[in-house]
Amino acid sequence: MGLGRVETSTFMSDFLEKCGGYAVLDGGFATELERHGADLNDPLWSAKCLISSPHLVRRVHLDYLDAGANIIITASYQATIQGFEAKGLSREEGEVLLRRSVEIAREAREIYYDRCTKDSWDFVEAGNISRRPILIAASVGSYGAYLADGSEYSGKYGDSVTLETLKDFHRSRVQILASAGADLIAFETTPNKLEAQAYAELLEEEGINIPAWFTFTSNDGINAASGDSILECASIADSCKQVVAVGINCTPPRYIHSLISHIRKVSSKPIVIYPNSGETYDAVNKKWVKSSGVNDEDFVSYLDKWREAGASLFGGCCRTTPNTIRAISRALFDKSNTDT
Ligand SMILES: C[S+](C)CC[C@H](N)C(=O)O
Ligand SMILES: N[C@@H](CCS)C(=O)O
Ligand SMILES: [Zn+2]
Repeated sequence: MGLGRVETSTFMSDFLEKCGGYAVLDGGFATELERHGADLNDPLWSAKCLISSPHLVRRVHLDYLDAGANIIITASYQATIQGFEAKGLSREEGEVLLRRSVEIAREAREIYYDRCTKDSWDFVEAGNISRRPILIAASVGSYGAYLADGSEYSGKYGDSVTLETLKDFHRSRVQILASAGADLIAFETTPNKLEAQAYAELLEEEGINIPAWFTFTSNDGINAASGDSILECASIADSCKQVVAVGINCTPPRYIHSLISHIRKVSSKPIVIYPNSGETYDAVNKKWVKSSGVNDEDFVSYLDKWREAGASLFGGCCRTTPNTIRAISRALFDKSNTDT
């Protein structure tokens, strides 16, 4: 935002304090786009809507703000210059779309704040208007997301993909998103430690002046999706001074408690978790297979255990909805009231 380097050491603790100790993230972004009628059977997946239906992108952000989110994540998960070029767009057009993903989220935040000011009420505290703190996190999906074959859940990129490949792949998108007005970068659905190392080095080499979080996927509650130890993955995040939170996303709720406990062993940074519903992704048909998913009530029933294990930022990933986020928000809000 041209305001110079953000003070990362206190960024997240200050934000969490303003939120009342815990923060609520949004839920499945693509899931909610589909609920509004978007067809995401495309190599760009949800990023397709940046081209075809930006109004829906804004609408989904607003749905999650209405549900109580303190952090909304941009539609750039599968938006890459390389992916846009494969669709026939120019590099410049790709850059515009990446920036637009942040602008749309910022517009949604402004609309939400304007509405709240007009309706005022839950924002009036002791005679002062206090606005719910809201951050915009710019999504950077993993290389596996760009491959569009579900390999963000396997992390097996093959021997030809090196640290340098990954750094080169992510470099321009990270630079563009960091200068587009986001508050932080969400490096999400990361399946292996090589990619975490690439992110850490990029943040440093490019002098990225906004903070970041790294979240990993897992298929077993002990390791990242690739089989790399979650301890090693979280240690890489912990060593990077621009990382203000580390955690897990798009992973079944049943694995989350164990993963939080492992992460806590190697990092004292805030832990962020936004699990999926527990269903399985069919990457060939680009559809979720309804099998072992949990409903919103079950999802929220895990919250206490996740808080006890040490997490402080909570949301949902694929197949969770504004109802999930509303339930999380209520559960945290009621809890923090009874705790004090
Ligand atoms: C987080 S997954 C469900 C995203 C979609 C995947 N990268 C694909 O293109 O099939
Ligand atoms: N922010 C992305 C993550 C997909 S795993 C989404 O919610 O669609
Ligand atoms: Zn997901």
